[in-house]
Amino acid sequence: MTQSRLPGKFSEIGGMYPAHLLISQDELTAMVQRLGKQITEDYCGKQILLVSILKGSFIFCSDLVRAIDLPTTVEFMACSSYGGGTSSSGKVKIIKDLDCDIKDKHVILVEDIVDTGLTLSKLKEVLSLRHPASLKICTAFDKPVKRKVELHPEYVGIEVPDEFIIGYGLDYQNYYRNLSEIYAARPVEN
Ligand SMILES: O=P(O)(O)OC[C@H]1O[C@H](OP(=O)(O)OP(=O)(O)O)[C@H](O)[C@@H]1O
Ligand SMILES: Nc1nc2[nH]cnc2c(=O)[nH]1
Repeated sequence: MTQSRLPGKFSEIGGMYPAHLLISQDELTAMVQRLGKQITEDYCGKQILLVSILKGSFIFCSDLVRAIDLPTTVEFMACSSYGGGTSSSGKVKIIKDLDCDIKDKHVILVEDIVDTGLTLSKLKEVLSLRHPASLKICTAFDKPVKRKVELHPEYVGIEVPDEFIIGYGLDYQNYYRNLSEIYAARPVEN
């Protein structure tokens, strides 16, 4: 089988394909359980609001919320800065804002990945003006080598190398979100 004829959800898209397994399903499960336990301990006795940043975090957030043993609500926001490619445009746009008031709430922003940090630093700035009781960040993956702004998420699942990763909600051109593990996306060699 050549690289360009991979079957089903592993098929080549736009000259890229899931070339190299980086993080297995078992590692993802362990990561989610660890973060859920930590959040449950840190917010003991409180109610929390998870804000899932679409689209990438929808799978992570759906696993994380079930690993948290606290009264928890979930809301959604959508941002865009990548425009379908593998590098940030640097321009963060809020495409969908929250439908609820976050004043006096304990808010945790749930992301799939922090890369340059531009998306989350913009979101933190916007949401802090709404006076939440607290505002923290929980990210499944962190790529600190690509950081362009100072940003230190309070909860980090797994640190990843300088690779464009796909799977478990993360896309290339909106595909590959349905891969159950994390892969490094690489160009197909002819
Ligand atoms: O730290 P940064 O360099 O800002 O990158 C992180 C952002 O990039 C991805 O979103 P993307 O714009 O690809 O949208 P998506 O979640 O809809 O795929 C990811 O979900 C983060 O929101
Ligand atoms: N799919 C995907 N989206 C990103 N957004 C910022 N970094 C990445 C990455 O490595 N993979």
